[in-house]
Amino acid sequence: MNILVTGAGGQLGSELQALAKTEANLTFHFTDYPEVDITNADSLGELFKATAFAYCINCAAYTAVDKAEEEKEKCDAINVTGSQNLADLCKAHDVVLVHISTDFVFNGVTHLPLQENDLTSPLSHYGLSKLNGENAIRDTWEKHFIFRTSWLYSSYGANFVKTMIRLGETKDELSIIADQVGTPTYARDLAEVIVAVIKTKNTAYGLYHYSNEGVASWYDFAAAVFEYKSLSVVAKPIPTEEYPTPAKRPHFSVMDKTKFKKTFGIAIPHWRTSLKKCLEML
Ligand SMILES: NC(=O)C1=CN([C@@H]2O[C@H](COP(=O)(O)OP(=O)(O)OC[C@H]3O[C@@H](n4cnc5c(N)ncnc54)[C@H](OP(=O)(O)O)[C@@H]3O)[C@@H](O)[C@H]2O)C=CC1
Ligand SMILES: Cc1cn([C@H]2C[C@H](O)[C@@H](COP(=O)(O)OP(=O)(O)O[C@H]3O[C@@H](C)C(=O)[C@@H](O)[C@H]3O)O2)c(=O)[nH]c1=O
Repeated sequence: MNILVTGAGGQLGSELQALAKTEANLTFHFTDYPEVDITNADSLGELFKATAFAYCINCAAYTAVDKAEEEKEKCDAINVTGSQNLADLCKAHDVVLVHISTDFVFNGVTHLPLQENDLTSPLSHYGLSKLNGENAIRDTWEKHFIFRTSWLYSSYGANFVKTMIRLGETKDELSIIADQVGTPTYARDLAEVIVAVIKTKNTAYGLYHYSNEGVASWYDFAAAVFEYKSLSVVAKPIPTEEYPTPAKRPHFSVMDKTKFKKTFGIAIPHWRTSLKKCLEML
């Protein structure tokens, strides 16, 4: 079974590449920018013509949340037009599209875990572009899985965990926002979910919330990294106002994963368990 992976050099794509080594029955075609650019419909079209893919896993995205506020066109080209291009080609060639979205589609004013059909109202341009990307796929091609996930980290690429380790090794004290609450997710766990769904040829297409289990603030997350890495840096909890950023982020974006668990029957690890696993890989 041929599987196209776009944006394969990012965190999630790299985890899929690592997993692929143990999946002899799946033929992955890993691609990344600039060789395969999801904003270029013509060259993508050639790729889809050359190989009969059963699945396309779109790991390509614009993920620089703050920079997106000033690079709106670039962000939209990748997160909206790129998603539309893939949906069009998947429809034309009958390919199942697996796409990833974000907790940042929500504004975070609630304190109840967010369900798939809860109202979306992004606070940032990145969040808006990801929502528009979801809608483009949903409106174009029925055979899709969209997994909304949150706070991804991995031993590959750049992420909050690696930033905390780097800063924690050089600073005595770090101020970390404690009033933004969500759930960290190990990209390896999400990669395993995607492979499991593909291997079982599951056809329960649609939108699913998937993160690790549990709840954390960025402060809790950083404090856990410092504890597990035995770093002596002091984490100081601060309110959002004391760490101004160009993009607004939701105060609460914990997602309800009931639909995912009922549909796929896949157990979800707690974020602390997965964080320890990832730190062992680093
Ligand atoms: N990171 C996070 O915390 C979260 C991420 N998500 C979503 O999960 C998915 C995977 O995220 P993650 O692995 O962290 O993302 P990364 O930013 O690590 O990787 C994105 C990849 O896409 C590539 N890319 C950028 N532009 C294009 C393009 N035009 N054509 C093809 N590839 C391109 C990047 O290449 P290059 O490096 O050269 O730009 C990079 O390899 C994304 O959809 C993201 O929105 C959801 C929630 C949380
Ligand atoms: C570095 C640093 C960050 N922070 C805060 C800022 C921010 O609110 C929070 C996380 O910062 P980051 O910029 O690392 O992470 P951020 O880019 O906001 O992470 C988001 O990325 C996108 C792609 C998603 O889809 C989201 O799910 C989420 O993972 O931590 C501190 O409070 N202190 C610090 O020293």
